[in-house]
Amino acid sequence: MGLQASGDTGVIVVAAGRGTRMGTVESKQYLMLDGKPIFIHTLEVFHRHPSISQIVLVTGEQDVDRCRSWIAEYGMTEQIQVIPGGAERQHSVRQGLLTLSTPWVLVHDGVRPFVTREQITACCEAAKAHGAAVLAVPVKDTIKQADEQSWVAATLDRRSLWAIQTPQAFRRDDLLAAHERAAEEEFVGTDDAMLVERLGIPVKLVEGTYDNIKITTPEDLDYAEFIRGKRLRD
Ligand SMILES: Nc1ccn([C@@H]2O[C@H](COP(=O)(O)OP(=O)(O)OP(=O)(O)O)[C@@H](O)[C@H]2O)c(=O)n1
Ligand SMILES: C[C@](O)(CO)[C@H](O)COP(=O)(O)O
Repeated sequence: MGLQASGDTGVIVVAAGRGTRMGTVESKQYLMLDGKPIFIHTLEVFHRHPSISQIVLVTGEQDVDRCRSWIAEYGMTEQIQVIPGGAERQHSVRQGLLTLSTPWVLVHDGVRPFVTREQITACCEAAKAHGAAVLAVPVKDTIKQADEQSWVAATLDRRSLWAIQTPQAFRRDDLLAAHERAAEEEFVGTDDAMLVERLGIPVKLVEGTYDNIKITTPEDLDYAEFIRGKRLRD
């Protein structure tokens, strides 16, 4: 793959967060997993994918240079654009969107390194068939809604509940319109599908796997090492 490669799908890998919930001095996307920064593991999956023709890594302004150096160290220099992000994940995605030029766009968290080639393919195919698609897994726990005093207000029917992951795939024009609408209305969502849903565009769920974790809190690091080890053994 490369910037010049033909292909209609690009990916925005967002990695401009501070990792507050992880609580480490170094932002979590730069922590080492099996000797390699987490975000490099993530980039490598997309870099190897035959359908991905453009990759934009969105990172903190202060981290652009060192990300470029890491990318060079892992042999991906010519293929990946690195740009600064914004204050919220949504703002970082928007910056990525303004840089990507492909008609189909995937958005993926830099801290979800275990996404597979097959999952990326399934998400792209579902988006092209249905207009928009997100990877997700059925919720395994019983989920209750609570009031502000921590009393149970309702027990939700988990047969209709899915935990949403990335990648999420859209027509670039739809996602851009969704971000513009959200900015006008000062709406901030926790994923991109939410913004597209607000335009009335249906979003298809693509069943993924529970190990496509987002590394968020310290215990996720141990689980990530376990998943990595298992992948290497299998
Ligand atoms: N302004 C932001 C905030 C988040 N992200 C990215 O969005 C992904 C998912 O976000 P999350 O796990 O919430 O990361 P952080 O914002 O870094 O974590 P926290 O909320 O704990 O601070 C991460 O890859 C993160 O780097 C981003 O690009 N720009
Ligand atoms: C996009 C996402 O990863 C889907 O699970 C998630 O919503 C990001 O949310 P966070 O609040 O940044 O963890």
